[in-house]
Amino acid sequence: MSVTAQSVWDNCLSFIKDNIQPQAYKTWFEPIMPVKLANKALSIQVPSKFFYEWLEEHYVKLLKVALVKELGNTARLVYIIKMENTYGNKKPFTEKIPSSNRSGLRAQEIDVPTKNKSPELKNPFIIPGIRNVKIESQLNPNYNFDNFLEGDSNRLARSAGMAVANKPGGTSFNPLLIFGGVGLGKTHLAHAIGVEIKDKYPEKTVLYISAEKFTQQYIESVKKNTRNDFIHFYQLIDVLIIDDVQFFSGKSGTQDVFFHIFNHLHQNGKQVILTSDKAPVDMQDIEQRLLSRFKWGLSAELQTPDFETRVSIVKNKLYRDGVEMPDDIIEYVAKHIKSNVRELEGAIISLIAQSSFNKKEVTIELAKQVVEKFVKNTKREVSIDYIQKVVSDYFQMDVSTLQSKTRKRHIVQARQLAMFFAKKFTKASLASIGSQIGKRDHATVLHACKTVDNLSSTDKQFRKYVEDLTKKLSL
Ligand SMILES: Nc1ncnc2c1ncn2[C@@H]1O[C@H](COP(=O)(O)OP(=O)(O)OP(=O)(O)O)[C@@H](O)[C@H]1O
Repeated sequence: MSVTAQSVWDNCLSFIKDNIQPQAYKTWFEPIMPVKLANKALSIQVPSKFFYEWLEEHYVKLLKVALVKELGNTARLVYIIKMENTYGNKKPFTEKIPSSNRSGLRAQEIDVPTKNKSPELKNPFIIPGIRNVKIESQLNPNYNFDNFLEGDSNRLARSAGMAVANKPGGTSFNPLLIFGGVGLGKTHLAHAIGVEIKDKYPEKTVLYISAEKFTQQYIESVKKNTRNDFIHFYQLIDVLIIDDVQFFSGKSGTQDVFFHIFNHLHQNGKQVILTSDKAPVDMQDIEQRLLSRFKWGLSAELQTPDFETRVSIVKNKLYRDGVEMPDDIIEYVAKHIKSNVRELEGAIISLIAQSSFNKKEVTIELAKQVVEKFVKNTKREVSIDYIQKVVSDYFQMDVSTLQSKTRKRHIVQARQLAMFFAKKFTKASLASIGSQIGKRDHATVLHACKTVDNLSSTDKQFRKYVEDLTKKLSL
């Protein structure tokens, strides 16, 4: 029997089918058509660029295994994208893209717009004294200034970022602290600054790292007795970008080591860029000396984008994905999803996905369904401050009373409820919850959570408190 694109693909499909969920198979693999087989290169047609990116992001390993099984180690995969979501008079058109090299399914050396995941930081510690070490910047080139759209909500932060990128360490924005709510582009902007610096000054050592990873590395270095190497490594960097510094809250060892690194970099004219989900004045459990340094440069806020900016963000995303969509639909989505750009993008992706798979045209009806589901499924992120406020209001007391040391029963209960909900609705550690709610330790929080659990099953009135507060906090 001769080997054809169809026969190779059919065999791949039966292997893939056995290895993923039926729904995922239906959604992502049934719509694919094998088109051509030439020199161990299988061309498959996918319905949109988004579809291709999704396959590359989530299924490329599986595709590789399946294809290598069929065609051997030199197997290659080429995507042919058939743009079906075109509107107006435009005819559908196709575009050929080879699978990324990431998969090992090598095709021609063409620049493929793959979503680069930062590779793991390889052995971050080096021996002090050896300077010409190559440090992987961990930057994501997909987050750049070109696709970080400007609006009133981000003008200050974006311009300051540009200024820093033009002259790292040479402006008064040092450190540059970018702060703002969830999903408003802090990480994107921080990467964009780093990417721009790397473009302009390739010889500069730039490092992007999340505060969480920095903390893990630090803990590891203490365990391995390599704290000095850790410090030396960070002192070699020209542009240090630390994402989500609020994570340092309550971690005095990490704060201390960061303080020393910061001072060294700052004194030597190196640039520090930080992001945080809150302004320095609202940061809890960060040492005063560090907070005061955060304020040395510029703290620039990212606010929620206005309607026009949301529309531009969506249009830009669609343009980059090679998808067209009528303006009224874009405006509908931008009007209803306001507070978080990630959610806005999520809704658009979901809309493109729905229309690709079900071969449906994107209509207002479909947009309504997606937005509705999306908004419903998105749990509002609540902060510990907000929980304390809601609980205090409910029991008609001040937050300071709730946090006080008093042992009066109704105040203790309110405090325990606040701790219980902080555990339930936030990702904060027990220690961090304790320190934010009346400076207690983690054991007190654990005890509070157990007490609330016990009382809810034995005390009817108490159960009512829990139910009422759950409703209020889930609204
Ligand atoms: N002005 C903008 N232009 C284009 N895309 C944006 C803009 N702002 C945010 N985004 C996009 O929104 C998504 C969320 O942004 P990002 O991850 O940077 O937010 P964040 O503030 O770091 O969120 P978190 O608080 O969860 O860490 C990203 O895909 C980003 O590209």
